[in-house]
Amino acid sequence: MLTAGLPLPGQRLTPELLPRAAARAGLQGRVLQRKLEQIPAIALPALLLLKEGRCALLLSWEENGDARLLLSESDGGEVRVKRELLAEDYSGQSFFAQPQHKFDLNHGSLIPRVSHWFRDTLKRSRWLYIDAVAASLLINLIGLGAPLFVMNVYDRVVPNQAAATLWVLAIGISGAYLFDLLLKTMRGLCLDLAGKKTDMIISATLFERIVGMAMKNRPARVGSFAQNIHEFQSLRDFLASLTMTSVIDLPFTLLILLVIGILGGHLVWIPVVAFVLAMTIGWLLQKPLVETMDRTMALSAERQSSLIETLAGLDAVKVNNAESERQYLWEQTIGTLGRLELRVKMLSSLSLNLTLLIQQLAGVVMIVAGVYLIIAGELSMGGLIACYMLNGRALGPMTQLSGLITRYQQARLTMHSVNHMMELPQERHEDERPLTRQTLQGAVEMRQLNFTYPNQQTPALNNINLIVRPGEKIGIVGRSGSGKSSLAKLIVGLYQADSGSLLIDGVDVRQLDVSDLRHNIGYVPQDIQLLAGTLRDNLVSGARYVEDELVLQAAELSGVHEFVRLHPQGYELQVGERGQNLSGGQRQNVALARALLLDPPILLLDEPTSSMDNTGEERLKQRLNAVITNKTVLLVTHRASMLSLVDRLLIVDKGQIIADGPKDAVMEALKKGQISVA
Ligand SMILES: Nc1ncnc2c1ncn2[C@@H]1O[C@H](COP(=O)(O)OP(=O)(O)OP(=O)(O)O)[C@@H](O)[C@H]1O
Repeated sequence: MLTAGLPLPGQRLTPELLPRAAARAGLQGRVLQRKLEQIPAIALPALLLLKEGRCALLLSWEENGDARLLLSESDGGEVRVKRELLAEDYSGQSFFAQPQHKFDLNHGSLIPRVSHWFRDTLKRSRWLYIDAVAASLLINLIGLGAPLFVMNVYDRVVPNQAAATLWVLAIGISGAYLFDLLLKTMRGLCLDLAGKKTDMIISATLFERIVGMAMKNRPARVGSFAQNIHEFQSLRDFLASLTMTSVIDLPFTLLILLVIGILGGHLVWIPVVAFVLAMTIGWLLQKPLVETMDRTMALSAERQSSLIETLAGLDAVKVNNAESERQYLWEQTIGTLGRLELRVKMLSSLSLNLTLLIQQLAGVVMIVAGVYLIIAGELSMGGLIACYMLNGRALGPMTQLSGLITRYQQARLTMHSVNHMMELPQERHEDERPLTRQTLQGAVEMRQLNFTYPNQQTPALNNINLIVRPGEKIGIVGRSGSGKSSLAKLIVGLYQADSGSLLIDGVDVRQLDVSDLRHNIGYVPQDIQLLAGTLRDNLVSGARYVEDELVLQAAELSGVHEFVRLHPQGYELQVGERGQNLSGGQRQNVALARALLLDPPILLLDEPTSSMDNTGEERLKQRLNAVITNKTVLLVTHRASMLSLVDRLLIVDKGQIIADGPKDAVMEALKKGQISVA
């Protein structure tokens, strides 16, 4: 099974194919060149590749330096071999592997991660940008060729009727233009590549920050958040080739001005004044432009939110007859947005058109002033034409710059929101080294634990003290909104306590790696959200390395197999967005299967049968009974029948545990009215 489908040369597994075969066993690993003495005990077991295509599994080093081995040709027993003897047979290469489930965000990605998203990302493409700047330098130098060519033709070739010189110049300038074409193509390619690279790195980093964010900072409105991510497009545009070209071109304006100064003397003041004038206009129009853009962005986010919420809650909109209400809200938003967008367009085209006008007027002034200089004998005819052409070239980037200002402002606003997203507090902190606990015993303890949801006044959990021993089966009951689900969410690490502590196996949960924690907890949330894809995708989500046999076992236990068995598509059944193609009860079956898949020591079930019928629930209870023997079970439920699974009962009210004890005793006290639920 490990080698099935691999391109095996001569039916033998080669070192190159080892990682691929290992991946099928849920391992990730690499073949490395290592001397025997460079293989530390901590990296064991490792597969040593021996000479003549043989191999041996190095289990450990003995104190005297001997190796404990499993040899490929032996019948499975362990052997001890002296290090020197092993060294003679060892090819120098070993295969080191570790379980794939140690989910490491920075591992195995094709896209590098950066510490400062913008600066470092640009830095990664610096050579591409340097190449583009170098190409720009040459392109701009070639750009000086045309005016100089025309000037020489007017001043030297025409008066002397020097046809030979004309041809030399023409061939020269044509050659330069061909080179120019090559350079421009190269520059475009460099900038496109840099843009693509930047885009990929920022997008990947952004997504990583989003999925890694602490739940406490989850955006209040998904739609506006998604819109902000979408706005990232404008930053991408800003960094895209055309814009960057004009930024690169700008410094060369100085060079062109220098040439105008050399050829036309005081004529250089005309483009200088035009430039200052255009910049002043651009600067004056900035304030209203930024204000309008700011409002436009906020309103686009609002529009997106409204759209997403309406789509997601279409049933509710319809059954409540709220269509016209939503329609009105929508029309109001797009109406205002349309007006604002028009204003942004007007302001930016006003800025562009005024800049163009200044450029054209500068040309006229240049000709008029130039003619006076020619009359005074201070400038040649060719000189004037060259200056006129150079004036156009110098002021060209200025027009682009005015368009750039709009884009820059858009990009700046986007930068601001991307920055905010990049700084979202994360679940994992890079500077913290959490404890690695592959398997937990299942003890849970809460000490004076308090928790309030963000932006809420009343605490969801108030001074909770609880000790759960490994293997205990506890039912948690209480009125709606009493804090039962919140208790579960804290245990699974979705939220952190504001004060007090939560210990798992005697260790503060903040010291444990969240993926280890969740690996050890099978959690069925109250509100089950499946991901679009096949049923199988959902069953093995986050644990794709699990063998089919175990998947089937979990499916049978949870009751998934019961409804899949009869379906023509079987486990390839598409569950639809958020699992909407399945019934509520079926979704619960799927979530339960996923929770049981890795055989975790802790089961945290938040009303796992609330949407099931009595028969389904009864069958599930029987199957669960068989597997929970050694597990710690915390079962939140409103159904009395489910309590047969537990032997201890907690009653939660207003965020506090008001009763805790053996199930029968607590039930009895409840009946007698000794426990009062406010
Ligand atoms: N994401 C949230 N943001 C803000 N407040 C929340 C959030 N989730 C729950 N709450 C509040 O916390 C309190 C406890 O909610 P919790 O979901 O833990 O109750 P519960 O006992 O599980 O209720 P139910 O039996 O209805 O599921 C409630 O007052 C609720 O309004």
